[in-house]
Amino acid sequence: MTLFAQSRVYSIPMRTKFRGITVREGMLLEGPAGWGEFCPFAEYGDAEAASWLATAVEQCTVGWPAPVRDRIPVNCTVPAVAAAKAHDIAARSGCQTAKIKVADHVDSLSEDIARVEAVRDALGPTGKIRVDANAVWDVDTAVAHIRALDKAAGGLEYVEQPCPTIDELALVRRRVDVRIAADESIRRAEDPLKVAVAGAADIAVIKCTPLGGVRRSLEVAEAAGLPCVVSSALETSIGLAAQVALAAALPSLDFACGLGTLSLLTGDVVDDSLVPVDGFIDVRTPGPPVPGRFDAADPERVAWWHARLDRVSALVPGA
Ligand SMILES: O=C(O)CCC(=O)c1ccccc1C(=O)O
Ligand SMILES: [Mg+2]
Repeated sequence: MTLFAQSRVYSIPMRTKFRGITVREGMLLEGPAGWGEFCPFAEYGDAEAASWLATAVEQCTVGWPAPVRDRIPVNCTVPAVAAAKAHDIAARSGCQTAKIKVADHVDSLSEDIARVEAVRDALGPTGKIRVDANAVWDVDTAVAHIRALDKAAGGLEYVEQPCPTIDELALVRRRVDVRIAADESIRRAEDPLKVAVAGAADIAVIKCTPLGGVRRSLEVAEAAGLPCVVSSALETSIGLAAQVALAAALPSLDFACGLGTLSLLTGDVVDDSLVPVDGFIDVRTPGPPVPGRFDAADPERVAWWHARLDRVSALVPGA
C-alpha cells in the first residue's frame, strides 16, 4: 500500500553547473491533495532524505497553513560564473537583490571580486548584494575575504555560511561589520529545532524542502529567533510552491528570498512556472506536471529513484 497514486522521475539539465550539479533529478508524487516533490540530492543518505519526503507528504496530503502575504520578494541567484555573465544574469533578472556564489575553488578571491563588482554595476547603487560561501572558509580567510567583497560590493547585505561551524560563525561575526546568515548550520544540524544560532548569526536561512515541510519550518524559524530568508533547494515549480507557501506564512519577512531559481534549470515540469516578475513571485499553487515533460529517459536512474523512494518511505510516517 502506498499513499501515492502516481510517482514519476524527472531529469532536467542545469543551465550552468550549480553546487556541483549539472542535471537536477527528483520525483513528482501525486497524493489525495495534489502533487508533491521528492528531490534530495543524490549523495544524501536515507535518513537525511526522510525529511525531504516528509515535505512531499505534507504537500500532497494536507497542503499548507494560510498565507499572510500574497507575493514574495526574491533575489536572483548568480552562480560562480565569469563577471560578464554575472552582470547579464543580474541585469535580466528584474530583481533588486542578488545572491552571488563565491569561494567555489581555491584562490577564487579575484574572480569573486570581479563578479561582485559586475553585479553591483548591473543593479545600480540601490540594489542589494549578498554572497554565499557554502561553508568553505576558515575564520581568518572569512574575515579577509568578507572585508574585500564588502568593499567590492560597496556594501554587502549579508554573507551566508562563511564557515562550517556555529562557533566559527560567531567568531567571524565579531570581527566584521557585515551581517552573517546561517544556512547549512541549520538545515544540516542534528536537530534544527535546537541549534542556537542567535548568538552566531543575524539571519536564518530556512529551506522547507530539507527541513520536513512548511509547518516544521515555521517551528524551526521560531526557534531560531532571527529574521528569516526562505531559500530554494533547486526544486521544480511543484517543490518551489512549498517554499513559497512557507515564505507566505512566516509572521514577518524582512528580506528577499532565494526562490528565483527556476532560471538555473533549462526547463520545468508545469506550464505556469513559479518565476519572479519584477522581483516578486506570486503566492499560488502551480498546475499539475505536464505528462512527459522532463520525464527521465534512463531506466537505471528511474529504478534508482523508485528504490530510494521505497526505502525512505519506510522511515516516514504516513508515506
Ligand atoms: O538562495 C538562493 O538564492 C538559491 C538557492 C541556493 O543557493 C542553494 C540551492 C541548492 C542548494 C544549496 C543552496 C545554498 O543556499 O547554499
Ligand atoms: Mg546557502
